[in-house]
This record gives sequence, structure tokens and C-alpha cells, in this order.
Amino acid sequence: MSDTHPVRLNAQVRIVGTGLLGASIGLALRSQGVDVVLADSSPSSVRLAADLGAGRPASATDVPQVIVVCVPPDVTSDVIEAELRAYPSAVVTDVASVKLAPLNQLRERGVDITRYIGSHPLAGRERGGAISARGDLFIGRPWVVCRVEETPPWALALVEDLALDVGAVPIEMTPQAHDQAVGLVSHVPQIVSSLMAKQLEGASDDAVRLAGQGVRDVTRIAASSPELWIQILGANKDSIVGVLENLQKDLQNVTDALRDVDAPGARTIIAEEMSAGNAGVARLPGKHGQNRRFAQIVVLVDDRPGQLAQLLTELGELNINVEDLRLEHAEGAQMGMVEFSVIPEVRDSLLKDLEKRNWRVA
Ligand SMILES: NC(=O)C1=CN([C@@H]2O[C@H](COP(=O)(O)OP(=O)(O)OC[C@H]3O[C@@H](n4cnc5c(N)ncnc54)[C@H](O)[C@@H]3O)[C@@H](O)[C@H]2O)C=CC1
Ligand SMILES: O=C(O)C(=O)Cc1ccc(O)cc1
Repeated sequence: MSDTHPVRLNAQVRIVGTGLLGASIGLALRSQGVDVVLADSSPSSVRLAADLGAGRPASATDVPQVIVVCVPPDVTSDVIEAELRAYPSAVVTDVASVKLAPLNQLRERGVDITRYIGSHPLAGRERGGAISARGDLFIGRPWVVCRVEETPPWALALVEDLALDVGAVPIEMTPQAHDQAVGLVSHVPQIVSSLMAKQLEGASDDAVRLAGQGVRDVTRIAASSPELWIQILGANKDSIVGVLENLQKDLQNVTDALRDVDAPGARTIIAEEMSAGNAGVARLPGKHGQNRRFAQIVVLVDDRPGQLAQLLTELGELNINVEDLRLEHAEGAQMGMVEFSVIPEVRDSLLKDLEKRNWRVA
């Protein structure tokens, strides 16, 4: 990667908080040859992150130019303040999932924030800790950078370089716009996912055995840590409550309509709610940020070595660009299901070609 994209940060980076985010940033920077030093209130967390290759333990002789604070939201502003004081020539950023609360806390304490720029990579995993870290976590993901009026351009450039060096796409936003946006696209979806998963808690084994991809998609992030999320949700309540109230109204509409589904207009209400959902999901950017939906094709493959490679080779021979791909195993069957996306224009001819080549298309 560094052959085509030379590293931008030619400086030492200090990471404070070596859990999922901190260790992932360390791994990504180390893979680019950046000098990374690691600190955490838990010494074993530093040792684990260093063992995994995310950097070396911090020492008294370090001279970091950029400091990335990757600690839980509740303690983020305290750590930023301490780092600004301890390293008077470094630029400090943080990756907390909320941006207004830490900034306001620093301002209230009268901290000079010229060298502080909040940021937030929109990339994560359900499980925390360095053990879950991945160096490729940020590739192609948005990384919001929140400049404020105090921010000098050179400091902004350093934080954007950090984002670019780990493969992310920097996006400038105000802290207010950021918190409003993530309330809708990250924080409320987390609540919806958790609450749907909660409904499964008392379900029978027979019911959960039937679970398919739909319920798995909706509940994937329900495995996230309650300790982290209580902090995020509490710090962004003003953006979240309005979306939850809208959702509540829509749920009530559908519940009332279903309760008396033969009443005049009831089916229309349900259809309108569902088609508003179609319109909403179409707003999500697809691959490369395009707003284009792809056609999905599912091919059944025998569960033996080489089958997936054979399918991909043949798609290459047919000059098909695979936009996305997912492999699932059918429960109890010696068979895999390969679901992939292609541009809609090639779908019909591809289905015919695959059948001609004896692939089983679902
Ligand atoms: N988990 C996710 O998917 C994402 C999390 N974030 C944000 O990243 C930050 C870190 O989250 P994770 O890496 O998931 O958490 P984590 O729990 O994996 O790691 C946090 C680390 O911070 C350390 N720590 C706690 N208090 C500290 C202090 N006062 N001084 C030094 N170290 C301290 C802990 O020992 C731990 O190693 C949070 O602010 C979160 O909002 C941002 C994007 C995604
Ligand atoms: O897994 C996902 O889809 C996420 O949304 C993870 C995530 C969690 C918290 C953040 O602040 C950013 C991203």
C-alpha cells in the first residue's frame, strides 16, 4: 500500500487507550511504518496491543507530534486535557463517538483548544479490547473531523493525514452536525437492534433455529458493550430522543393498523410505512459512496474446497465485476450459499450464463 500511497504523517504518534480503536489505529499506522507509542491506564492492555504489533509502550523520551485519545467517552475530555498539558507542542485528537460533549467540557474548564481537534472514525466492531483490533478497520470508512474556529489549518491537516494514513476518508463537519447525524445513523440503530434482540431472549429453541439473515442483519450490533453505549447514548440524548419519538409514532401506527387490519385504511397505513422504508433504505450510499442499488444473486455451492474460487474465476471469465459478496452455510446441509451483488444491467444475462454453466442459482 505504501508504494502507491506514501505515508503522510512523518512523525511520532501517541495513542492513549489501547483497546479496539486505539490498537486498530496503531496496527494501521505501523503497517505504514509510522512510529507509534502506546499508553493506557491498564498496563496489560498496552502490553497486549504492543504484542499484537500496534506500537511500542510509551516512554519518557517520546516526542509525539500527534496524540490520538481512544478512551471511553466519559473520560475523553479529562484525558485530552492531560495530554494537551503533558505535550505542549503536539496536536491532540480523539475518536469518541460523540463530539459536542467533550468539546463543551473542555471549553467550560477554560482549556485552550487551539491544538485539539475532535474526530470520529465511523468504523467499529461489536467487541472492544485490543484483541478485537484490526489494521484494516478504517479502509474506505468516513472519518469525521470537527474543526472549530480556534483550529489552525496546519493542525487540521495533521488529523486529516492521520485519517488518510489509516485508509479512511476525512469528512469535515461541525460537532453539532456530527452528533445529529450519528444520532440518526448509528445511535438509534443501536437501540433498535438491541431492543429487537431483547425480544429473542425468551424465545423457544424451535423459533430461534429458524433465524435467517434478516434477523441476523437487524440484531448484529446488539452484541455491543452496554458500558460503552450507556456513555454514548447519554452524551447524545438531544439528537436521539427526537428520532426515537418519530420511530415510536410509526410503531404505534403499524401496531394500531395491524390490531384491526380489516378497518378501512389500515392496510394502506401499513403499505405506506413499508414503502417509506424502501425510500429510506435507498438513501444509504452503496459501494464507493454511490447511491445506486445492486442486484443480488444467490448461487448454491457444494461445501468442498475450491468451489468459491471456481465460481469467482467463472464470473471473471464472464467479465462480471462483483460489487459485494457474502458466504453463508445452510444449516444441516453440505452446501454453501454465495450471495453477491452485480450492477442490475447484467443480472438477467448472468443468470442465464450461470445456469448454462451448471451453477445452481437460488
Ligand atoms: N467500539 C467501536 O466500535 C467504536 C468506538 N469509538 C470510540 O472509541 C473510543 C474507545 O472505544 P473502544 O476502543 O471500543 O473501547 P475499548 O474498551 O476497547 O478501549 C478503551 C481503552 O481505554 C482505556 N482507558 C479507559 N480509561 C482510560 C484513561 N482514563 N486513561 C487511559 N486509558 C484509559 C481502557 O483501559 C481500554 O483499554 C470510545 O470513545 C468510543 O466511543 C469510535 C468508533 C467505533
Ligand atoms: O458496526 C457498526 O456498524 C457500527 O456502527 C460500529 C460503530 C460503533 C460506534 C461508533 O462510534 C462507530 C461505529
